[in-house]
Amino acid sequence: MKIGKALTIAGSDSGGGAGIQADIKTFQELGVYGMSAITAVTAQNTLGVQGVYPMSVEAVARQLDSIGTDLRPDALKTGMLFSGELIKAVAGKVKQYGWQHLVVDPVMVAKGGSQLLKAEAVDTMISHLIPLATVVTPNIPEAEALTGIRISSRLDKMKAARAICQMGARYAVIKGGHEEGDERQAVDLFSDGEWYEEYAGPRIDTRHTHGTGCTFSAAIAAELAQGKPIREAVRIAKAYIQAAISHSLHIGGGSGPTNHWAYRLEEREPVHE
Ligand SMILES: Nc1ncnc2c1ncn2[C@@H]1O[C@H](COP(=O)(O)OP(=O)(O)O)[C@@H](O)[C@H]1O
Ligand SMILES: Cc1ncc(COP(=O)(O)O)c(N)n1
Repeated sequence: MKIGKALTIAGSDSGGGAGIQADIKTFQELGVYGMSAITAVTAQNTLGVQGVYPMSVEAVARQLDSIGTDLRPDALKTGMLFSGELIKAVAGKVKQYGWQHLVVDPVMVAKGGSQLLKAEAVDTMISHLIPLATVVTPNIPEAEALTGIRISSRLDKMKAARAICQMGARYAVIKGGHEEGDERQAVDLFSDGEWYEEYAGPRIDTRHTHGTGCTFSAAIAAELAQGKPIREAVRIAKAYIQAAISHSLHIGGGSGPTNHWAYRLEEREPVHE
């Protein structure tokens, strides 16, 4: 049997709920071999981000060379990239090694408000990375920052998705976790820029959502690494994050992490709420 291999290029979360740690856990749970290139180390827990320590361009490039000259990922995702110079380095390596099936999670701000991408780096993300993406997965504030479109309706989400596809991405998913006004459902809008499809699930009333976006994009990458078509990958990722939030972990004093092994438990024996 072919072994699917997935790579995450992202920041480390010492608290284990987001970033590289969330991605590797997700890869493992979904049955692919996980690899990582660390762009920044964060001192972080459920209460917030206490420190951000970016890696040098050289350190990131060398990690990607080590992977590119030996292991060959079947799919990859990016998360926290911190600066324009790191975005350019990552985009250059993706092109150099011809890596396909790139999921770009345009991480900008942590849920507690800490900046994980310099504001001036947004333009570099648009010009250098998004054109290489199979799919871009912004939350609503990130979609607004990328497109300049203020999102307060389904139509606005459609416009933002189209704008991201016009930047050169094959597909966009505008995630609905931050959407105001729908207390019953969390609805993600998927598009290729021309047609649209919604992936909806019951909205769970919890503050323990640390790492939801990282986990969702990692799950898409894991499924792409196993050769799934994009819509199937997004459908599975939505089910995976739904389970992970339904059984999120009440650990630490703040916003707790999602439960990366919940999907596996639900598959074995349905958990009744
Ligand atoms: N309270 C919630 N209940 C159910 N699903 C949620 C909830 N919050 C977020 N999600 C889902 O989690 C995924 C990540 O969304 P979101 O929280 O918007 O991203 P981010 O972590 O990047 O801010 C999406 O699939 C979204 O629909
Ligand atoms: C290192 C790192 N990367 C990303 C996030 C975003 O987390 P979320 O998935 O909750 O938006 C984070 N808090 N820390």
